[in-house]
Amino acid sequence: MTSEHGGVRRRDSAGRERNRATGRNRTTAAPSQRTRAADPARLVAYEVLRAVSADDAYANLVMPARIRHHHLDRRDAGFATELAYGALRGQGSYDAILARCVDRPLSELDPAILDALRIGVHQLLAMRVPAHAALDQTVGLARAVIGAGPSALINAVLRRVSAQSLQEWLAQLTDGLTDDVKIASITESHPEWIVRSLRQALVAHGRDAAEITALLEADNAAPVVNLVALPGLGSLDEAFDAGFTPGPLVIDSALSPGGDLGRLSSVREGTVRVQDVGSQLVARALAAAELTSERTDGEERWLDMCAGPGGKAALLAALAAEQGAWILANEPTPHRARLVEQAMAAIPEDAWTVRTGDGRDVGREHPESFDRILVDAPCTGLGALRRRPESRWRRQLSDVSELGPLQRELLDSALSAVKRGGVVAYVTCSPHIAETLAVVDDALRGRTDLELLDAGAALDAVSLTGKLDAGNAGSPLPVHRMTAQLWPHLHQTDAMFLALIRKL
Ligand SMILES: C[S@@+](CC[C@H](N)C(=O)[O-])C[C@H]1O[C@@H](n2cnc3c(N)ncnc32)[C@H](O)[C@@H]1O
Repeated sequence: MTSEHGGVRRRDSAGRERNRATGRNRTTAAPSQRTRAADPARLVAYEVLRAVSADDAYANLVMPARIRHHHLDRRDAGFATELAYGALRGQGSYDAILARCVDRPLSELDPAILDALRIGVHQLLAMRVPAHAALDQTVGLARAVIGAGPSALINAVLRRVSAQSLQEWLAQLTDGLTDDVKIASITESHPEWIVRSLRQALVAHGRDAAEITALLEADNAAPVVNLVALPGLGSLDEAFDAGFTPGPLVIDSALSPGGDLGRLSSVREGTVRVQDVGSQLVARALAAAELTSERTDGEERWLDMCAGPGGKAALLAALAAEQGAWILANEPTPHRARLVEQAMAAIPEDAWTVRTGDGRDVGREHPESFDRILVDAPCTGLGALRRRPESRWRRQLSDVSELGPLQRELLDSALSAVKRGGVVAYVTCSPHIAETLAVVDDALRGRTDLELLDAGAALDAVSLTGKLDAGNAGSPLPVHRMTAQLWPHLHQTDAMFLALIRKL
C-alpha cells in the first residue's frame, strides 16, 4: 500500500477534497495520477463492473481486455476475476446488505459509487482479504477513480458492512420472512423469478424441489474450465503436462487448474477447445444416436441449425469427419457465422460447410435432407448463470415467452429437414420448462410420425461413468421421462436440456 493510502492522510485529504469538490464530487487530481493510486487488480474489477452496469457489457468479454490493458500478472488477474465475478454474482445479497447501511435508496446513489461499494462488500464478506485491506484499498480505489467525497461515504458504509459476517447479515435480512423464494433470493443472490423458475424446473424434470439451494449455490461458484480435444485431431497430452486433469464424465476432456489457456499451443491451434462438458455430452449423444434413415448417397448429412459461435459445431464436425459424414453449420448472424468458420478451421474442409441464414427456412428449402440435426436453440441461458455472472440481473421473465415462438419454429423447421429415420436433438442451456419440455410437447402434439428416444440413456452411452442420472425418469408426465436434464449442482456442467426426436 502506498503512503497516500494511509489512514491519517486519507482522512485529511478526503476532507479537503470534499470541501473543494464541484457538484459531481470529483477529485482535482489529474486522471493519470488518480488511476495510479488504485490497486490495479481492484481497478480492473471496478472497470468491469462499470462496463457491465453502464454499457451493458458482458463481464467475460470485458475482463480479458482490462487485464491485458493493465498488464496484470496471473495472480492479480485471478484476484480481479474473482472480485468482479463474485461481486456480480453476489449483487442481490450485497445490495440487500448495502440498503441497510446507506441512508438513502440505492437507486439514488451514483451508480459508480454503488459498484465500488459492491466490490468492497465482496472483499469484506466473501474473500479472504483482511478487513482493513479490503476497506483501505476500496476507499483508495474510490478516491482515485470517483473522488474524495464519495470515498468518505464509501468508507463509512463499508465500516457498517464490516460489523457483521455474511452469515450474520443474511440471518438478519431474512429474519421474520416466511416465503422460501424470497429467502433464497436474498441468501443465494438470484432474482425471485429465477428462483421460482428453477424450482419449477427441478420438479418438472423429476428432481426434488429441495435441491434448489444446492442449484443456486452451484450458480454462485466459479465454474472449472473444461477442454475438449477434437476427436481425431487434438491431443490433451500438452494440457495434462501443464497440470490439467482428465475430465471424469466424457472422453477427450480435461479440467483446467486455472490460468491463461493461451499458453497451450493446441488451444491456440484450435484442435483443443474450451467447452463445457454438458455441451460435449449432448453433441456426442446426437452423433451416437441410432438412426434408421436410409443413406441415399453413402454419407450421412448432419445439420447444426443454430451454430454460432461454433462450439458444438466444431465437435460435431470433427466427429462427422471421423465417421465420413458431412455437416452444414447454419447461423444467421454474419459475425457469428464467421466465428463458426474460425471454430472449424482445424477440421478438414470437406467435412463441413457454413451457411449464413435463418434456420427457420432450412426445413422448407431442404425437406427430409439430414440424418442428424442439432437445434441448440437461442434461450435465456438460465442454465449457465455461473458462467455469465451478470446475466441473472439482466434477464427478465418476459424473455422466456419472447423466445418461445422462435424456439418452436426452429424445432419445426428441423423436424421438416430431418429424413425419415433421422434424429433431431433439441438442446437448450436453460432448464426452464417453457423453453424445454413445453417446446417439445408442442412439437410432438398431434404427430404420429415422431418418437422420443431415451435421452438419459443416450447421455449415459457417451459418458465415461455410464450412469449420469440425467434422464428425467422422475418427471410427473410420462412423455417427459424420455428427455434429459444436466444440472450444475449434480454434474458440474451447465444445465443443458436434451430431447432426441426421431422421425418415423
Ligand atoms: C445457444 S446459441 C448456439 C450455441 C452454439 N451451438 C455453440 O455450441 O457454440 C444460439 C444461436 O442461435 C442463433 N440464432 C438466433 N436466431 C436464429 C435463427 N432464426 N436461426 C438459426 N439460428 C438462430 C443465435 O445467433 C445463436 O448463435
